[in-house]
Amino acid sequence: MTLIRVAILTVSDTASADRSTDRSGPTIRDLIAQRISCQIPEGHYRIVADDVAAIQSVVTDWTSSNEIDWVITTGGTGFGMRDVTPEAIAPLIERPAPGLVHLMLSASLDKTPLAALARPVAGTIKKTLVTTLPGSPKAVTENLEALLQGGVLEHAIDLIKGGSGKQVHAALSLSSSEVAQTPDSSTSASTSDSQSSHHHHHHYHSHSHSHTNHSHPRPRSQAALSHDPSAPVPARHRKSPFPQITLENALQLIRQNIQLLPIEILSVDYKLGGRILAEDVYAPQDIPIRATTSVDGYALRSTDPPGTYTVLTSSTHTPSSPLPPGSIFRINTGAPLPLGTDTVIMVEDTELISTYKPFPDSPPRRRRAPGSDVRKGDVVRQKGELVGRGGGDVGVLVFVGRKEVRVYKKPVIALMSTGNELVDLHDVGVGAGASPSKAEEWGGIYDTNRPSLRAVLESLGYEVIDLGIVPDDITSHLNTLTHALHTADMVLTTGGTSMGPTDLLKPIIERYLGGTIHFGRVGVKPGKPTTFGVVPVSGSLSGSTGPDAGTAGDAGATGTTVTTGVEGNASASAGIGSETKEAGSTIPKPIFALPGNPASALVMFYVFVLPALRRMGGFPERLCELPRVVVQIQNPMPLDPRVEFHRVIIKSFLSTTDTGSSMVLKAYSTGGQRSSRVASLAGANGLVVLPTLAQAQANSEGIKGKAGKTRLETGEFVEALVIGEIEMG
Ligand SMILES: Nc1nc2c(c(=O)[nH]1)N[C@H]1C(S)=C(S)[C@@H](COP(=O)(O)OP(=O)(O)OC[C@H]3O[C@@H](n4cnc5c(N)ncnc54)[C@H](O)[C@@H]3O)O[C@H]1N2
Ligand code: MOO
Repeated sequence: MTLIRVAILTVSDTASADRSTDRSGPTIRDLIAQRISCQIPEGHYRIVADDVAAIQSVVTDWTSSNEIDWVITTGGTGFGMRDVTPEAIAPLIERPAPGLVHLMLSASLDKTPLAALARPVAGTIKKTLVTTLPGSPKAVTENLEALLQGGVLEHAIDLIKGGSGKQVHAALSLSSSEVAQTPDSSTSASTSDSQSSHHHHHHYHSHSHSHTNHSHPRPRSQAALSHDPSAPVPARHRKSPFPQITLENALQLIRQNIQLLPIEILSVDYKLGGRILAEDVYAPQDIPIRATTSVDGYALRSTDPPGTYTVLTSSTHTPSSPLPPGSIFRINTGAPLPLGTDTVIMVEDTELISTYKPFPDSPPRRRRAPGSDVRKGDVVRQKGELVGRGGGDVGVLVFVGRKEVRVYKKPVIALMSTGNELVDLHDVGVGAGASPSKAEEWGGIYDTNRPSLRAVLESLGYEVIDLGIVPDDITSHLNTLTHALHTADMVLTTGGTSMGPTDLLKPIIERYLGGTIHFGRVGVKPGKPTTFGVVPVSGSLSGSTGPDAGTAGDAGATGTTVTTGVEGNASASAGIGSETKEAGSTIPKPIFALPGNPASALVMFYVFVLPALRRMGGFPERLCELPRVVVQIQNPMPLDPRVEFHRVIIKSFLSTTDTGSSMVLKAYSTGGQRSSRVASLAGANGLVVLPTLAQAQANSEGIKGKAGKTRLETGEFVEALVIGEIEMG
């Protein structure tokens, strides 16, 4: 789908008097930016009062320009006497779209009967679609979600622009068959037959970087729920009801179902690194504000001839009064020039008599003119940009005098390991009884995932609520997960994702927490049973960082107990947290249930969880997934039916040939790649993305000696995700 050009019109007497009260306009802007490929051209987000003429003037202007595909209005559609948006828009509409009105109304009526009082209109004016949304941000979200689901909106705009709709139909029908039947990796985006533009080698990549033109995977049907864990073991499914989807579809489902967190205001200091700006930052004044010297020396007038001068200093002269003729003023780098002076002579040029001979018309020298570093009103950093950890970004905000800045909230993660066999390394041999440690009884499975995931999360600046090890029973899982969902923005678990009777994560998310599992199996290695779901939770997002947020090991003590469905209710409950529920105010919170094998858990963190965290924290699309580079492998790497992430150490070498020098990134395998071998990640700074057997064989078809390819050979070029700093070779 090509870029959709959107215009947003907020209709409100209050917001037109004070822009800062407009919350619906920004809600629309943020939601569409997350959900579709769109652009709001300059000047196409406006606010007008509840006035028919004012609304008509803006909408007519936008719809006659041929520059806008979709006009979204918010406000003025209710029963109030000032509500006139339908009266303004309806006469302009050339082709009404009652189906869209029905879609919006039914979405709202699902939430409240009061929606019956909404009076939306929709339709086309010339080649522009116009929809009128209600005024409250909550209702705006419901209505927009309805319009954006299932490709309805894209299809409408494609047709208005003269398309046949084929592309959208194709994408939609492909996706539904894919989700229903899902052959392994068969629809994964392009296998590589392309040439890298930077490296003149054939290289493999198993992922398309353009996020356009993909199929739209959808959650699988609720008819095929995961097994009922309260039923007897022999009754469990013998085949996973979760289709194995492709890596690319899994990433797309995450993109579609992860919501941006709210904005908060933070003090500008060293802790800001890693945040995304939620505003443009302007310089409030010139810097330097007055002319200053860029050297240590003496300030004088550029018309002063060489000669002998009296040296004045701050103890003998006030710089705010004009410097008397025949004198110069001692000044240090960065200090403002005293009144009447415009140039500076360096101390090295003055002994007894200066060698410096200024001409009467010589330009001012060694002087930082006002505004020569930053001009008042310059945008020094823009909304959506990362405040990097390198120091320069925090530096520039402080330099221009910004004390506080609006940034997106950084998600707080509740982390837990699951499994009766696990023991916390530090509990071994301590505590009550201290007799044979659990580790010895159970063959010594130390809980590796929690410390390793916590290490990477905290090194990236995320706050972690460590909920410890959760035993394999439904009540413990429910209590801890409920607590986690209430206190954090994202829940991250490991273990219990596959087909064993104690693999509880999927059934608990679906059957007890009323969540939707967007995927439960992916064609990747390691990490096949990786699960991503969303659970509706009542309450506010910002609660997660408050003083009540859980701390290490408090799950058992303070975890909220759930009363719904603990007995094994076979139908999904309607979400959790009803005790604090305001009607309809639920937040969809993501859960990633990673496989228990330690290498699988960590690799899946980099591939799926980190991009989701970045998305929640406002990272721009292009920065959410880890960067990829092309590497030359230094060991043969066997291929698998799934896309495999082979752990490597990437080193950079200078390679000199007849035609010049260039840098080559070489990738060295870390050895055995079994999912349980976390050592495969020790020292690793990259994950080589190996194509599937089928992709590699299709690529090598017809190439002599390459038929039936089952591994990549030393010297071949392939893409790798960068997970750590690249070493110099
Ligand atoms: N019948 C099938 N069995 C399995 C399948 C399958 O498709 N059908 N998939 C396999 C794959 S692939 C993976 S990966 C694992 C995933 O297993 P679970 O997520 O259910 O994890 P567990 O069974 O709880 O544990 C697996 C393994 O990892 C150890 N483990 C778990 N947590 C930790 C931890 N925090 N620290 C260290 N080690 C941990 C655990 O003791 C097990 O050895 O399933 C396959 N099975
Ligand atoms: O997919 Mo599992 O992580 O290979 O062992």
